[in-house]
Amino acid sequence: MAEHNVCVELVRERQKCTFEVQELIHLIDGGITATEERREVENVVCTDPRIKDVVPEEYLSHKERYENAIRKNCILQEILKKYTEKRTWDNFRPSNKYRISSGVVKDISPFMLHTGMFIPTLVNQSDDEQKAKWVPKAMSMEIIGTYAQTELGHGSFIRGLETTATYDPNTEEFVLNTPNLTSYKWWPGGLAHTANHCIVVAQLYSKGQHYGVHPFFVQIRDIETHVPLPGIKVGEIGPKLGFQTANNGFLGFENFRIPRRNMLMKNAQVLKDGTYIKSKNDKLTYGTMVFVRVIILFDLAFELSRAATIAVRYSAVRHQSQLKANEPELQIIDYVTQQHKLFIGVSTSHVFRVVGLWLWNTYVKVNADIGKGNMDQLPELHALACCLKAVCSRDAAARVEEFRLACGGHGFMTSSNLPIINGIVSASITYEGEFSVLMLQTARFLMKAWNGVLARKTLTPTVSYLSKFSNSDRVQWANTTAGIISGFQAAAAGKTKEAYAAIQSYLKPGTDYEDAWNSASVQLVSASEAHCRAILCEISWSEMQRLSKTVSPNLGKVLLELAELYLTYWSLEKRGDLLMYTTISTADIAKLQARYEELLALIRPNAVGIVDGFDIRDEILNSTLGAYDGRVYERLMEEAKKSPLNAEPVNESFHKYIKPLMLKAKL
Ligand SMILES: CCCCC/C=C/C(=O)SCCNC(=O)CCNC(=O)[C@H](O)C(C)(C)COP(=O)(O)OP(=O)(O)OC[C@H]1O[C@@H](n2cnc3c(N)ncnc32)[C@H](O)[C@@H]1OP(=O)(O)O
Ligand SMILES: Cc1cc2nc3c(=O)[nH]c(=O)nc-3n(C[C@H](O)[C@H](O)[C@H](O)COP(=O)(O)OP(=O)(O)OC[C@H]3O[C@@H](n4cnc5c(N)ncnc54)[C@H](O)[C@@H]3O)c2cc1C
Repeated sequence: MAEHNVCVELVRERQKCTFEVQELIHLIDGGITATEERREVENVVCTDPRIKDVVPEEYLSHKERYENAIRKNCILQEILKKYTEKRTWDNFRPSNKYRISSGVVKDISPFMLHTGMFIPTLVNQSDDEQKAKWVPKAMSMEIIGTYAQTELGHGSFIRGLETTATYDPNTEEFVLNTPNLTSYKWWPGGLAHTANHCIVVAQLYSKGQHYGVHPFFVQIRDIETHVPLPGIKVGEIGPKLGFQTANNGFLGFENFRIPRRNMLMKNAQVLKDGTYIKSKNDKLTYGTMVFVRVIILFDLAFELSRAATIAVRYSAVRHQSQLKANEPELQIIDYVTQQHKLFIGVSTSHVFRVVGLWLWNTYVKVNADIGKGNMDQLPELHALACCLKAVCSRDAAARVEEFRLACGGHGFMTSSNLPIINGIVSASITYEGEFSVLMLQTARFLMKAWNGVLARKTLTPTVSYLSKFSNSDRVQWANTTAGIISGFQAAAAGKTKEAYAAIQSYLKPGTDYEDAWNSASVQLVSASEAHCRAILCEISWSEMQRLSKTVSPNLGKVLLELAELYLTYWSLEKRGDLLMYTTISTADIAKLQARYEELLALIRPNAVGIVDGFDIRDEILNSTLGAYDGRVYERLMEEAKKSPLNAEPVNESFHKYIKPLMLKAKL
């Protein structure tokens, strides 16, 4: 990027940096070629004049904003398609597709569910013949789809969904119905006016028997006219806290018929005569959710890196208050409280990325085994994906909010982009499995694992540490990274044991296990969180250590500082747990605090270099506060001038309302 016009603060910060920013960029991308390919596509998309907004999207009406998002995302799809045809896009990761769409519209793409869930469900849940028929059409966008599972009355409890798919052997069709108001599909992205197809998750009935929820491939609009097909009621659900351009919709069916072969039949099948062939495992129907929960970690890492880039650059540019009399006002990044707000978010982005890659590799391996008929590791994968998705989305939302607060008043401006990123990240705590619901899924796994501990069984890899801490003794504390990881494992084991004991204590004669579970559920969620934190600490530390050995010593040192900051920050946050479950002393905590402050000081000179290492173009940052050149004040003023209210010096409401009010006051 050109250095001219860059504000003096950022020039100085970049001169201070002790490592090669390009090396960090390549590490994050996964190699030089991957960086080059990503940059090439980003350059084509972001410099396309059709992508640039004359009026910022937040000033558009709800309808115009959607139409603009569709127009620009169609251009994006055209460009991406051209690149796909030109070469094999193995290096252009799905996370890059999410990233680039942020350079097209500030909010969410109406096609997000097409790429994020419709195609993955077709790929993973159709049989070979169905795949050959549907996947190429979906990939080329000849058909556009979404994933319609949630209903007005049910989201978390999938078994409670009410939409029915009843098999009619006479015509070899399923008849779809929405029996009640609460059975309307509600929320699917792109469903309202974008998609012409969707995956519908519905209760299957055949030969008078109920077989539970199954996925169906359903066309909802005419391909030529886009008019909803007879028997389909579809529309938009209205404005939300965020996701304004996601085009979330509702959908109802009235005796709507689809061919038998439109049931996705990789796992379960309905034969022509209505005979039902059971899946090897019922939970394979939930496979797309596991996939998306895994992928979400990459999206969260990216959103955190965007917010971090904005807040760190702004903090280097912004001066406020004097630390010492007669000295210039300080760059706010030099206040240690500011570093405390910023650097944990920067480090968390790296932690999510490396843990995300580890989780992805686990997913690929388990999925390959499932393909060979071995389901043994599915429960562990499900438990991992649930707690990591839940904890990481909560943490990401907290960090983005902290970044916004770190930018003071200007962080509250939509033009900073922090409020929009905030809305996007907050949504992820709810969608794809609400926080507590997913945490309790992991708790089920932990309770089974604790049963295993008591029965002296060999546990699966990610919970095997529980056996080490099964007695009541507090674990010996050591002020080292290994000691911290062991401390988190001890806390997780202690909480798992207590939650298990709490269930037992609630299990008085006449009490059902489910009621005892509900009574103990606050402790169960706490155990899940501790387990997840132990995983985040252990995996991120080992991965960052491994990566640090693959790069130059200067960059390696920075990676380790970031990873250690994460461990130290959370040790201090969770000092209460560590005091309960380890022999940590107040003197040890004081040492941790001192090390934490030392790490803030070590990271400080490289802070701008580290966020430059995320390599996020200005068009993708979309922020008055975070641009590469740091021209914050010029940009704030330029953007303010775009307000439609500034188009005329006197607004007509003055003559209509204010003036009469003033005149009346005079009388
Ligand atoms: C690209 C990004 C797009 C983002 C846009 C957003 C899209 C969406 O939000 S789509 C809709 C997503 N919806 C959800 O995520 C709903 C959340 N609810 C569930 O996943 C489930 O209903 C449940 C897991 C909360 C409960 O399912 P249920 O069938 O009631 O299961 P039980 O609690 O009775 O548990 C039975 C048994 O099954 C195991 N299990 C549950 N889910 C899975 C799974 N996905 N994979 C593997 N195994 C699973 C569960 O652990 C239980 O095991 P046992 O303890 O051994 O009995
Ligand atoms: C922005 C956005 C996009 C979405 N996109 C899609 C989409 O494309 N397709 C789609 O199908 N869906 C989509 N959804 C729906 C989403 O998956 C659901 O909102 C989510 O699964 C939660 O379900 P719910 O809204 O019914 O909440 P509820 O299940 O009603 O939960 C409400 C509260 O009850 C608590 N609760 C519920 N069950 C339990 C339990 N068993 N134990 C303890 N507490 C419980 C929860 O913790 C929560 O606090 C989207 C949602 C949002 C916000």
